[in-house]
Amino acid sequence: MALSGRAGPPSPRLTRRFLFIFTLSLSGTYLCYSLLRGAGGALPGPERRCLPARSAGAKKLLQKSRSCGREPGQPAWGGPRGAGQEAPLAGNGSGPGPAKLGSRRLPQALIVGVKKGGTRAVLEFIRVHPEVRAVGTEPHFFDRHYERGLAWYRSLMPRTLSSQITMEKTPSYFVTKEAPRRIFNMSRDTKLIVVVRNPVTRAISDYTQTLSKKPDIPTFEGLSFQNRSLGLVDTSWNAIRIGMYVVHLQSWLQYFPLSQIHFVSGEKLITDPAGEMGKVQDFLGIKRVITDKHFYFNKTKGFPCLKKTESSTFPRCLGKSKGRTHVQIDPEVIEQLRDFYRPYNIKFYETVGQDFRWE
Ligand SMILES: Nc1ncnc2c1ncn2[C@@H]1O[C@H](COP(=O)(O)OS(=O)(=O)O)[C@@H](OP(=O)(O)O)[C@H]1O
Repeated sequence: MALSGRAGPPSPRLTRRFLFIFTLSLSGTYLCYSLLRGAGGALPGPERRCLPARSAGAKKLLQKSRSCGREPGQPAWGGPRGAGQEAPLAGNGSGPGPAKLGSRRLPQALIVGVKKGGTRAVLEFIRVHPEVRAVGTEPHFFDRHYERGLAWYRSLMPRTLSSQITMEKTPSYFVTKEAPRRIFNMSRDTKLIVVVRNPVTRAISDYTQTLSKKPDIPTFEGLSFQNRSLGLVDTSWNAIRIGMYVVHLQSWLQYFPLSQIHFVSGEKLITDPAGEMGKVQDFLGIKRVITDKHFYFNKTKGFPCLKKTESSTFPRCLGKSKGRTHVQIDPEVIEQLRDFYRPYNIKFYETVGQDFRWE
């Protein structure tokens, strides 16, 4: 009878099928749970806290993640960096301190140049000062991202108390025609810092950096001259053009008085970091807190390093891309470039009232 068959106990075949489906769905649920847990996705609690940045990608993610307590543009220290990314020593504002105190303000002081002059060193040294807070990465607002507006720019800044100075550094500003006017329009009181270095060494440093990213570029000699036997230097090549400091300075002097621009010697920054940083602090109108006691000479690196940073009590040197071994250049080419830069250098010394002794 069909009816009695339905009401009776399930057949062993039906039981096996039920057990099979049940086990399958249980495994599926467990698999989903494990995946979510591994990705740190849906789980509340400690699994979602910040992981150390192990790659450039991870670092970018950390920068964006507000839940990690980092300010925008304040990457964590450590881990390899991708091409073009800089190596801030300390995530100023990223430490366990009162990250939510103060407000984001437009910078009152900028390190505007020059590329390969020692700008990273100045920024990392000055941000040790308790009255200074700085953006770790280069915002490139006044050259590349100006159309994004001041509100966007301000959102990149760390929170500061009213007694603190907000700073950023973007070395390409110095050679950007529109930068002086744009910065003046933001605030005519902006203090400007320019780290300058022997233009020939600077050009070689610049070329060494480019070569490390693009090994197929022509030789330094080939790029430097339009006609080498005639001693005709190619001023359209950026690595050469940037070093004509006095030319670029003219655009800045149309908007800012010389008293509002401070020049740091890139050479002295290496031989006497405390001395150069003392002058920077005076220029910014803050107490000389950063002194000899903050530096030690690291023999392996061959450069002065910080005994401790703003967010760490451990000694820190700048990253591998700072203080590279330069490409060997024919001494005759160096001599030709020295001759080329001499009149520009002399005019520059006269204009700023400082002799940088690049002979
Ligand atoms: N303390 C310390 N440690 C390491 N490096 C130091 C330091 N002080 C100054 N320098 C010099 O800084 C040069 C790099 O300059 P920048 O930071 O301006 O480069 S960049 O434009 O931001 O790429 C870098 O240039 P290279 O030596 O050619 O690599 C250094 O000479």
